Amino acid sequence: MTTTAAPETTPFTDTGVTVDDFTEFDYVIVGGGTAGLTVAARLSEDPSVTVGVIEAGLWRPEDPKINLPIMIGQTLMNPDYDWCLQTEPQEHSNGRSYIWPRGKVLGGSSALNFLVWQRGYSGEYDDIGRLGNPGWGWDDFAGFCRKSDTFQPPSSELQKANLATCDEKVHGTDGPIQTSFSAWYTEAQRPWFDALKSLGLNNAVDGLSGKNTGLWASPATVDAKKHVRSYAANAYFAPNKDRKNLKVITGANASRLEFEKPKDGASGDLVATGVHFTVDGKSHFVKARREVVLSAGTVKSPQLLELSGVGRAEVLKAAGVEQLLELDVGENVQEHLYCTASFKLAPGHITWDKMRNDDFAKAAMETYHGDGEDRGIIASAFSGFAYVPLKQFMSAEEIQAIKDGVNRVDWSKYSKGVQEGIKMQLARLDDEECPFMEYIFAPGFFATASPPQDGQEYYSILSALQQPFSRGNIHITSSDPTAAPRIDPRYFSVDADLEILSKAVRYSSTMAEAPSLKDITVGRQDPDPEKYKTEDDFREFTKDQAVTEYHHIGSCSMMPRAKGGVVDERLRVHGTANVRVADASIIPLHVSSHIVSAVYAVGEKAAHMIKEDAAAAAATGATSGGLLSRIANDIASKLSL
Ligand SMILES: Cc1cc2nc3c(=O)[nH]c(=O)nc-3n(C[C@H](O)[C@H](O)[C@H](O)COP(=O)(O)OP(=O)(O)OC[C@H]3O[C@@H](n4cnc5c(N)ncnc54)[C@H](O)[C@@H]3O)c2cc1C
Repeated sequence: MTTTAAPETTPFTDTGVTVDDFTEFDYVIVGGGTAGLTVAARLSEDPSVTVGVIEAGLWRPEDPKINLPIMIGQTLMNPDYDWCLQTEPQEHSNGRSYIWPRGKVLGGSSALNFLVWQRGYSGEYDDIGRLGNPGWGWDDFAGFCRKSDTFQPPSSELQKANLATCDEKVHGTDGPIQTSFSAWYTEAQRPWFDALKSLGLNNAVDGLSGKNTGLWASPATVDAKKHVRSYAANAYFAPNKDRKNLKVITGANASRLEFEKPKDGASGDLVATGVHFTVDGKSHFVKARREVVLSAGTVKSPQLLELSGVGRAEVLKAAGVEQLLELDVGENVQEHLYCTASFKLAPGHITWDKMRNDDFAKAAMETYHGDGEDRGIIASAFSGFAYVPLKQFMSAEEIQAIKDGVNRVDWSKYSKGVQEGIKMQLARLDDEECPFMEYIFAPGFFATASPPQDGQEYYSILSALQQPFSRGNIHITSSDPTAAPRIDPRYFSVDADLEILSKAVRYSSTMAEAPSLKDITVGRQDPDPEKYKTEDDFREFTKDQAVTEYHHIGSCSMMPRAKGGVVDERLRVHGTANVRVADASIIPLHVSSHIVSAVYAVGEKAAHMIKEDAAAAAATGATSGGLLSRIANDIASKLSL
């Protein structure tokens, strides 16, 4: 019986695993995405343990929409690849419902993402540690991040011409994910960098060093030798697919965890015995001898916990699910939002817009598939970035008004962890090394407000809010696992977020008017200069045009239970003996970065801790309760002790 009977419109490959082979493992991982495949690959390095992964999507190793760098964005809102989620209408964003793409394919969102490879500011990770998570400061994080990648350094000519500078020792040398600098640059990007320099920004030598303020060219998750996307499925899964102790079942939907219910009146941690899942509408159960690891992402990991009876009483009651454990599941959701200004370029520049021309696109494809070393525009990725503190585009009085506004919010309604996080964010306003805003230089038209004009080349400047104060939530509304949860990020519910983002968008025009960039800019298309002039106009534009940067975090926050945390610093769900969460949902406070590197690091660290705990359990024997004794017994039985 195969597991991949879903209607297919794009190529996929069967992993060869059937429900009959998928009955019992030491570790059951829910979600074969970014973190899930990382955990699976690392745990299955030990041939004495067995690992089973449940993935709802299919494996698409030969799919150009995933593999070709230029194809970013082509898979979004296509159900062959994407869960196609949407938020509730957002009260503070003119009632708009935002799309929330999330990967539904082997490799998860790493198969859909825009390839940007960054890390953020060191102080942000130290704050995550200070929230009550020892072992999660910058030094720990950077170590696990290096473990996940192999950096392919750029040539010196490329570095010189495009400011693609780097400090090689910051990067990994033998991790599965391949990272490199873009293979192609528009000539319009260097003038943008020059404009930023004229506005007082410095060139950061390596934005991945933990100091990311300034302008810099960013690496991407592109394998410079094969010229394709490097992501969880081809880096962590494909090389290990023949391991006898690793089985990945695709086209399989996990519906809930099964817990041994505590005996009447007894206290103690809940023990998960396995996971219920469906394939082609039929129900199955897989037993977990040691642990269940939830890696279903920021939307689906909290959904699965709630469907299993772990969450807030009022949420579970309303959804008709019996509560087993009270936890702040689905709260503290944070997200980067971005908003785009587009500018018409003077004739003579080549950008991604040229790909709309059939002849150009055909020739570009021939270059990509040809024998030459240069793969051209098809192998290119976003590369121009700037991270700036608020003072770059706001006065001291305006920054004080932001602080006052945030302090006026009644934070007492939120958990202690959220309150602490907000204080940390406010302190960051006085840290000149901590960026609040990201600017991305897109080599082409990237706006949402109006369509591009035929034959016109553009550049776009994306302003992305990096330290959002608004907190949202994700909760089930029904006990049906096929029903999407209710996603309410509560965008701009703290007005400071709107104030900051709208002022940042306005500042894009200051960049376009600065030396060098001015010489090649014909004019702004969006926001329409005739319509959007005042600060209030820009606030309206931002409410109407902001979109997700796809960096949702926080719904299973890693913090002590008393602070509203869902998992502890070893990623164990509070109150359970053998359930961990390892994915973007555990990140409790946002970082100024694209976050896939952080998620791989979460996966790497999770696997490391699981191995450590198993070894400790084996060493202490079967005397301790819960998880430790289960693991020790299991190891002992394998060794025939
Ligand atoms: C469109 C897009 C662009 C992005 N661009 C960038 C970028 O350029 N750079 C960057 O750093 N970050 C980017 N990100 C963010 C980054 O890719 C994600 O944060 C990260 O990949 C999330 O990893 P994860 O392990 O938490 O979840 P995912 O990688 O999404 O994995 C979750 C997996 O669980 C599976 N799953 C969920 N529920 C079930 C279930 N019930 N049963 C079975 N399987 C299930 C899913 O199908 C999926 O494969 C982007 C994200 C998106 C969506």
